[in-house]
Amino acid sequence: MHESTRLTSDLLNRLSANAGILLVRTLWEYCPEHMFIVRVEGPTDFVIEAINPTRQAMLGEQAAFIGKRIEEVLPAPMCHALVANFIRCVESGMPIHYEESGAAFIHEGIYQQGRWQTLLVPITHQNGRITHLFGVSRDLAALPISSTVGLPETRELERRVNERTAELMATNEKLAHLATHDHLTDTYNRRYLMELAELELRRAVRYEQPLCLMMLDVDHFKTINDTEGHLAGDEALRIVARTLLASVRECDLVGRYGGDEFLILMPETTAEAAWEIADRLRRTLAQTNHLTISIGIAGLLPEDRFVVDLIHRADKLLLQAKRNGRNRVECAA
Ligand SMILES: Nc1nc2c(ncn2[C@@H]2O[C@H](COP(=O)(O)OP(=O)(O)OP(=O)(O)O)[C@@H](O)[C@H]2O)c(=O)[nH]1
Repeated sequence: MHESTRLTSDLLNRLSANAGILLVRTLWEYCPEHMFIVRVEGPTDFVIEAINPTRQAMLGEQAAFIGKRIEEVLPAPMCHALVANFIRCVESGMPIHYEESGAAFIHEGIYQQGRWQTLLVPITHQNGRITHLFGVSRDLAALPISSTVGLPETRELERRVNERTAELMATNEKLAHLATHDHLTDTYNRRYLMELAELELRRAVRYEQPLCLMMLDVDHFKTINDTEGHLAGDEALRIVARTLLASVRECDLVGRYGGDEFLILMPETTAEAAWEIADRLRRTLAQTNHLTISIGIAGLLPEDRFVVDLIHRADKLLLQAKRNGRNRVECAA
């Protein structure tokens, strides 16, 4: 295998579930190519399940396509060619490439001539059955026409389009960051943390791996606000967040749960290991910033179904740490 291909696949293999999901989501949201997912209902039966924003922008109303069979949305000749490719992909069980041309549906019976180059990848369920096909289509009509490529006005237009695209992507990235992060501490916000945590929990249950949830709260934080002011309180929260982010692994999820409370979800971590990490965190903050924290740690139990199950136990243990004098860690496997 080519060295760079091997390195890339190693890197992809090492991605945690949340990093992998983020990567796929980012590609799905921002990739300028057309993407779609088709559900395999039978040997010749295919239903459109999802269309990415680039394709939505071309097709107009997304809702009109989702849940429809291919033959309901495409004119007959194009539909037959497409379904033949879907069948070829399912039968071979391998990614395939194909080119297609024909009328592309615009809206209400209006079609426009189009030409596409598509990569189709089968998605296999754990039981070995191909349940979906994932397609990435390049609109060949949208590629620069070779005879105009060298013209100065074409180059200027291309430069402006690229500049605008880069600006839009940067804005989208900022918006995505704002929607998923806490504005004060730049850790994950509660909603996004819970979303990622549910995925990690399902992964841990499926692969029977340990998982720990740490809930921590700054001791006497109200006094910092009352004696030094709210800005000093804000800065203390930022210090705690920076220390947490610097102390945990890349695959750990750090988020602000609310006020002066933070959560850390630690995949593939036993309660003993989590206790060590928590106690090191506690000592680091106390020594370097004179801030003390109390921590409750809950380990995954076989009966746990949702992240709140772990949160309830970690919260109780945090309360216990406060009652037992603060600046300490309480843990349950
Ligand atoms: N500066 C600042 N304060 C906040 C923020 N969010 C919540 N708080 C304050 O954080 C304090 C939380 O206090 P508690 O955790 O209830 O109590 P505590 O003083 O930390 O006492 P113990 O937790 O029992 O040790 C409250 O006074 C809130 O007003 C914030 O974003 N910035």
